[in-house]
Amino acid sequence: MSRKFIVGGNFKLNGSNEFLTKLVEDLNKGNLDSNVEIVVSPPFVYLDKVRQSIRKDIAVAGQNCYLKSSGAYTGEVAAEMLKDIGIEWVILGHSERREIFKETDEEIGQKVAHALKAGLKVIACIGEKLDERVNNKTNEVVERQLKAIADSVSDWTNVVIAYEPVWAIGTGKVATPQQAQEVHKHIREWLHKNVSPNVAEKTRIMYGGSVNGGNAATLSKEPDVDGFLVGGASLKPEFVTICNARANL
Ligand SMILES: O=C(CO)COP(=O)(O)O
Repeated sequence: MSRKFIVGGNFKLNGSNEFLTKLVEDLNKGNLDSNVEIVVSPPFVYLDKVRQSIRKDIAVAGQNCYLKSSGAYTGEVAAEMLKDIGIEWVILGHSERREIFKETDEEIGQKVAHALKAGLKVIACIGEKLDERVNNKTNEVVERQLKAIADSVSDWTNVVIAYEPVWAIGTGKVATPQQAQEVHKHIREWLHKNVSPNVAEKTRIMYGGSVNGGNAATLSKEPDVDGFLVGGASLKPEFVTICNARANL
């Protein structure tokens, strides 16, 4: 069975009114492969503006949300609020949330459960750090993170996994197609064994970490690479090239 290719642009803490107006204008004019699902994720304060102005075949994602619906949680945003303003997706468990903001596997699991319950689709991120890879811990780390997510999911329809090796994020050091394929295959096998063959077959696994217009096409040829989660290059015109990595336009 074929899984629909999906490309996400994670803008992280970047952008301004002026910058995002131009970026949206360019994407709206872009010649994008209609067989690819595209999701862009600006910072919270620009979500509504981007949602209102971007073409309707591009979806919009929050970069995070909290595990409660409302209450005394200063500075947080609820999944229900994202839904309320027409946002369809949320990215959860990004390594920057894990490392800088100390989010734990357990908390990420709770966020995934809450976001799905609120009706959002979730891009759930996992990935090992450099020392973990060097010490042959990649599979162990990815399995641990995946288990915390899987324990929170009963229906996988609205879940996409993003494999983002931390050593490849923002470093210019992209995983080789073989390295990406090896871990993606392992993730799929884990899902097969621990969730179900059907979920393993259907769940899309995106790769993230220094994807750019030059390396996307080769990575996209790997059988278990079902898309990309793009950071830096999603702020540049080459994002269109990445979205079209599998297309013959
Ligand atoms: O973290 C990423 C996407 O979520 C990847 O970032 P870069 O593409 O900038 O390496």
